[in-house]
Amino acid sequence: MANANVMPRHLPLHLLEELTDGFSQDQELGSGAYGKVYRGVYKDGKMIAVKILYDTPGYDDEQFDKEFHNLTILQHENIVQLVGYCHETQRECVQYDGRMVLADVTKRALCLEYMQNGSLDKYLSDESKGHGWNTRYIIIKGICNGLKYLHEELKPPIYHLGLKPANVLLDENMIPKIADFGLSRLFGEEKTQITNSPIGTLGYLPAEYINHNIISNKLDIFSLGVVMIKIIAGPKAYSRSAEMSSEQFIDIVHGNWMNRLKAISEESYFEQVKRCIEIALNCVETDRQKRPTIGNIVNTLNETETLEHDQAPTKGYIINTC
Ligand SMILES: Nc1ncnc2c1ncn2[C@@H]1O[C@H](COP(=O)(O)OP(=O)(O)OP(=O)(O)O)[C@@H](O)[C@H]1O
Repeated sequence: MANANVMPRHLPLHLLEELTDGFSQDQELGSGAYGKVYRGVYKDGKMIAVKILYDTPGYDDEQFDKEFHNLTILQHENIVQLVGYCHETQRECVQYDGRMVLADVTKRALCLEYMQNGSLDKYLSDESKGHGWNTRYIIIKGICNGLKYLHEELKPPIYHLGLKPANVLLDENMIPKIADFGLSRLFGEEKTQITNSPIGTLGYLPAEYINHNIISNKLDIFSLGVVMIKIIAGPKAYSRSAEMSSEQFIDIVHGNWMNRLKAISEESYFEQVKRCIEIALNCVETDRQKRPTIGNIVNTLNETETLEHDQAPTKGYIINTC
């Protein structure tokens, strides 16, 4: 369910310290380029994720404000929700040039809804093992719906620019939410831009960015394609796909899924699997004009759901988590 207009609250540092047991190692959930993430637990058992941003030169207040602002306007069931923030400056005794001095230290934190199952990168596996097709499809569809909201439902749109499995979080029902908007940008009229500031993670970035620093909505679509390929066929699948023709890749991956689905009498998903592999490969086309828009992708996915119902009307659409 979408979190309708939840305004993030200011949470004082002393409260965040209390919730995270003094930012203890036991409560650490992970760390990224911009900060460390801790589990915060309220007395009633309710949990939040507290991302303490590093005090990095260059990560100034303007950037904090931008990320904060971008996060506050986002309200969608497939986008991680900002529930609170902290921005406090205090005098602390720090070492400087071999001496102890008093300095102003600013603590900045973004507090997010807690995502029980952590990030998607932990769950990637090839066709033969791990989560079944239904769960993988639910994850793909959720990411696509989240991206459609960012690109086509927001005015002006937001481009994420850092989409990868580590930035997709999963709730207790494996529903995905896109996270980490530190690199994201609001795009006005000019929807394609040349940038000088580095973005993204190699392996998820298209050639037009690597060679010419071009950013557009099609950068996110490329990253989405890589993420989809990895969801469907495992963490090494994108490099596998680059070593063969699209037809060969589709044949192999689809063939493996058909074997797995046949064994559990779920032949009705054959076509949906094939269409998802095709979409993913379209997204990673070198020529960005050939990549679909997120609106096209969601429409195609919706069609595959009708297909599946037509083929197996009595089966329904069951979400399993195996
Ligand atoms: N809301 C959340 N709920 C639960 N776990 C979270 C949440 N946010 C982040 N995490 C955990 O903390 C880890 C670090 O997150 P973070 O967003 O700081 O970095 P990243 O996305 O892994 O890397 P980078 O910022 O460099 O792209 C995640 O991989 C995830 O395991």
